Amino acid sequence: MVKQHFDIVVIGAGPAGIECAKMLADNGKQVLLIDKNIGGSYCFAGSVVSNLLLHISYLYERSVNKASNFINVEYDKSPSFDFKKAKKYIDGVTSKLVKDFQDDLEESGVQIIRGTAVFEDANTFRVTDDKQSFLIGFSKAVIATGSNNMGANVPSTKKLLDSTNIFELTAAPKSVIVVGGGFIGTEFATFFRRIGSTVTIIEKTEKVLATIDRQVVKDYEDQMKKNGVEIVKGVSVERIEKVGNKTIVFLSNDTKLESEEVFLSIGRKPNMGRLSVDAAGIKLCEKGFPKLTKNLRTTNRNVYVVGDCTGINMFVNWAYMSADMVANDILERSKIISADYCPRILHLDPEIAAVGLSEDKAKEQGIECKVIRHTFKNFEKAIMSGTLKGFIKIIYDDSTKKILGCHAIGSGAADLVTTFSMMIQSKISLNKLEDFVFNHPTFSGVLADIAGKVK
Ligand SMILES: Cc1cc2nc3c(=O)[nH]c(=O)nc-3n(C[C@H](O)[C@H](O)[C@H](O)COP(=O)(O)OP(=O)(O)OC[C@H]3O[C@@H](n4cnc5c(N)ncnc54)[C@H](O)[C@@H]3O)c2cc1C
Ligand SMILES: NC(=O)c1ccc[n+]([C@@H]2O[C@H](COP(=O)([O-])OP(=O)(O)OC[C@H]3O[C@@H](n4cnc5c(N)ncnc54)[C@H](O)[C@@H]3O)[C@@H](O)[C@H]2O)c1
Repeated sequence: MVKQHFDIVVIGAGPAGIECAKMLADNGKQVLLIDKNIGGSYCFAGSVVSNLLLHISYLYERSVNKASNFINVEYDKSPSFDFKKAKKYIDGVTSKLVKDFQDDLEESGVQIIRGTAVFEDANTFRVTDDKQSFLIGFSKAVIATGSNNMGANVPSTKKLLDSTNIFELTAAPKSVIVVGGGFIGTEFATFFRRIGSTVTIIEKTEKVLATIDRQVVKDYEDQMKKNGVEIVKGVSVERIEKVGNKTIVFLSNDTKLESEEVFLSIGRKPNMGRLSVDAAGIKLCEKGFPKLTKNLRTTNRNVYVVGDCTGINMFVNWAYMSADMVANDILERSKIISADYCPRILHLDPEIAAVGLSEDKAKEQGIECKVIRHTFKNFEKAIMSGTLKGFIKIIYDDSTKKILGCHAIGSGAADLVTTFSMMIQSKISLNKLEDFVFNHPTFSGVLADIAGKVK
């Protein structure tokens, strides 16, 4: 028997589920949110953990290398990275974020059940909490169950590291092999290098960071090489074995490598498998992604999907954008936002950011595009900050001057890309750049120089 019925039931309390639940409750709907914890993998194993590790490893490296010429530092013992202290610091930040989420949900009047849900039928969930299992009915449901890593694709007799178990480490490993040169792989390679590990990235394709412009990636690879990180491309990891104290990584070219630890980051897939979606008439495609309409409705018209588990994009900005789209659709206020507008940022050495198409992708799509590549070399803010390396590349339609993409590497890359992201979304063409005034001295001041290059 159904215990209670709600207008809307949202499954999963990461940023996508929380945003959607809040918006709907703020607009008068009776909303139930179900998850074991508030905050999602976002808080406990995703963006928050990864960006905080990058931040503190940056501070660690700078202090160990006595990075400033203006500070005298003397150590009586050689410094080491302390995982326990790092975890304590990160837990502090996470608790604050979770508390803010909880307060916001309470203020909006969203009801919460701490548990997990699976579909019982097309309008009902079976919910299991600490004590019992019961049925909850819904008029509309939103799946916001996030994603998990594809670890099972690489057989291993050794427990591999990933973003969920990183704090089981007690000290920086001497050597780490990072399997997969995507977003997570390059970020954790940066983290391990900064805390003193010898790092090798193994990437099965011929290019790391598949969606980032080729020239930006080349610059990144050159920099990583200088930093002592080896990147092996065009070979995949087939299996991993623990032999005594060693870990052996077997590669597709019949060679093997050895390291103390292995970090696995070979992609993520939507958390749909354990929801019994069949019972609700929700169809998945071959890769396990839900079949969706452009307003993110599933094959069950009363059930929507938001965030990572759409399989369309796996970024925090997409979690919020997709939640906004779905909440508006449920409120009968159509709002379709293109996922192509999501800017991306990677806090690597150096920083990388991008929005829209790369030059290769634009050409693949048969677009007659032009490219402006502008280096930071003679740029005042870069000279003042001592960060002369880096460039920005703008890809635009030759006939309309419509901006197709912007990819940048170096300090300030994210802020520069944000400007172009706003121009793309507002459909402002590149030749309008000369009408804007920029602050001085800032990294975005470089845009004034770029304006002069538009032909
Ligand atoms: C290591 C790492 C670093 C990242 N760094 C960045 C970054 O720098 N920038 C960026 O934009 N993105 C980053 N991401 C991606 C970002 O974290 C995700 O895009 C974001 O968390 C997705 O939010 P979500 O709400 O869709 O899912 P999640 O945050 O994963 O939340 C999903 C929730 O659903 C719950 N759930 C699952 N199944 C059920 C069920 N049956 N019943 C009830 N609840 C359920 C889970 O417990 C979880 O709490 C990173 C991801 C990883 C793994
Ligand atoms: N800064 C950010 O915005 C950020 C940071 C981290 C994660 N994320 C999100 O999380 C998603 C998942 O990240 P990810 O790095 O796991 O996936 P990814 O798709 O970005 O990269 C996975 C890489 O692993 C490679 N690979 C797959 N199997 C392999 C094998 N057997 N051997 C060697 N290489 C192999 C793939 O070719 C690919 O390059 C990203 O796509 C992104 O959306 C975003």
